[in-house]
Amino acid sequence: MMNQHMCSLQYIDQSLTILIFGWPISIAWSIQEVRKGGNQTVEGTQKRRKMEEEEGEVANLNWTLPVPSVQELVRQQRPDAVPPRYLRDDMVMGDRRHQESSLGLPCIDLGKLMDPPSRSAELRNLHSACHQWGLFLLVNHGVSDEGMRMMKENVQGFFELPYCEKQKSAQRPGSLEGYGQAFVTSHDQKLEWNDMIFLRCFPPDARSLELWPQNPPEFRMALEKYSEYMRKLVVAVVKYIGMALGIHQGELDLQMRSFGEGKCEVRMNYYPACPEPERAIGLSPHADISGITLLTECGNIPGLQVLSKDNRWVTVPPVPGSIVVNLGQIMEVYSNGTYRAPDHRAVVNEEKERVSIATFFYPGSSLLVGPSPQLLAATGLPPIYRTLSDSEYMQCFFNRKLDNAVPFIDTLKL
Ligand SMILES: O=C(O)CCC(=O)C(=O)O
Ligand SMILES: [Fe+2]
Repeated sequence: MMNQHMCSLQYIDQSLTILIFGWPISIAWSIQEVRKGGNQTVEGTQKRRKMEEEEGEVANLNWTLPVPSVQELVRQQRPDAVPPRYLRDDMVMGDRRHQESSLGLPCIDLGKLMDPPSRSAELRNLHSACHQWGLFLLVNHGVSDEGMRMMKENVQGFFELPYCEKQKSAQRPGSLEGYGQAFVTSHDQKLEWNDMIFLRCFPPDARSLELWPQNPPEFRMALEKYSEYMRKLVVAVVKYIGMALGIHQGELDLQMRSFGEGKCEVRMNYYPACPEPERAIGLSPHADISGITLLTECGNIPGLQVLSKDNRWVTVPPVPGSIVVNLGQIMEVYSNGTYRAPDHRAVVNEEKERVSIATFFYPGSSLLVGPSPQLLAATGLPPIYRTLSDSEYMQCFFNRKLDNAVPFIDTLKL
């Protein structure tokens, strides 16, 4: 089913702007998804994993080569130049000249969306944000300050732990879940200036609790609460994005319910300070294959950049109290191309490490991945994209041809 060659090609071809991280995870996920009887206890997940190993499925996905932690590299060696394996002069230098300030990036107020007198004006802003950028800052989102603070502190606290402690949550062979780096499939592959811990949160039986850190002691509780807050928030975000698109009643309810029941995966990123930030990349350009991604900055260090419609890299400023909403490709398909799943990337800096939390949401299997029927009926426009089940969507993602630079979403076009 899996093909190593395919993975490495996909990864090293920087001209492809796809979700570098999310797709193999989703493959691993789809295998987990068909497992019956998994439960969320440590024993349950271990048993499930053993079953997978016995059936040989994990071996097929065993394409992640362990690589050194960038944080440890910086901590121990204090390099004054970027080591060759991280040098990305090919992609960074040219692009950096086109970086722009954040002027013009949309900011949406959830409070205004919820309040009938201000709703229609804010829905117009939301429509324009999704159409022009596919990314916006969300303020007044209603997530408790305490929940946000706890999560940020615990994520930062986790990365500050000694390496051997973090290794207790290390990725296991055949899976990207856990502490490590984005997948690496060849020894000469260029690496990103990033360490991460990736954990599945919903549905609850998808959790690999043995990988959930027990240190800091409140980490698990913080993640559990945070993912629950984010899940509630994404349902509201989906509702208003649907309304901005002109969706109503039955289909809107279905869309909201589907996101409420769907997959939620959290990737916590650590980007150490870099001696030559112009020559390395924190996270390569990609568009998320999720439905919606909610991104939280743990400090006020900028690093996220989004590609504008006219191909400029624009820095997304860390605004205290805000959450970045980033549309994934499922939403671009759903909107029949009206809304964008923008390419984005993370750059690094010389002064200070940066920590971010990306939470990916996928609609549940009750909803097909395809253009909205209501939208098609209302506009009278033909569908641009095919309609697929969620598992077919993922199959298309990893089965697509990699011998040309066609973006993944274009392979779904009719
Ligand atoms: O760190 C960031 O700001 C970007 C994270 C991201 O795009 C991802 O994890 O998919
Ligand atoms: Fe992303």
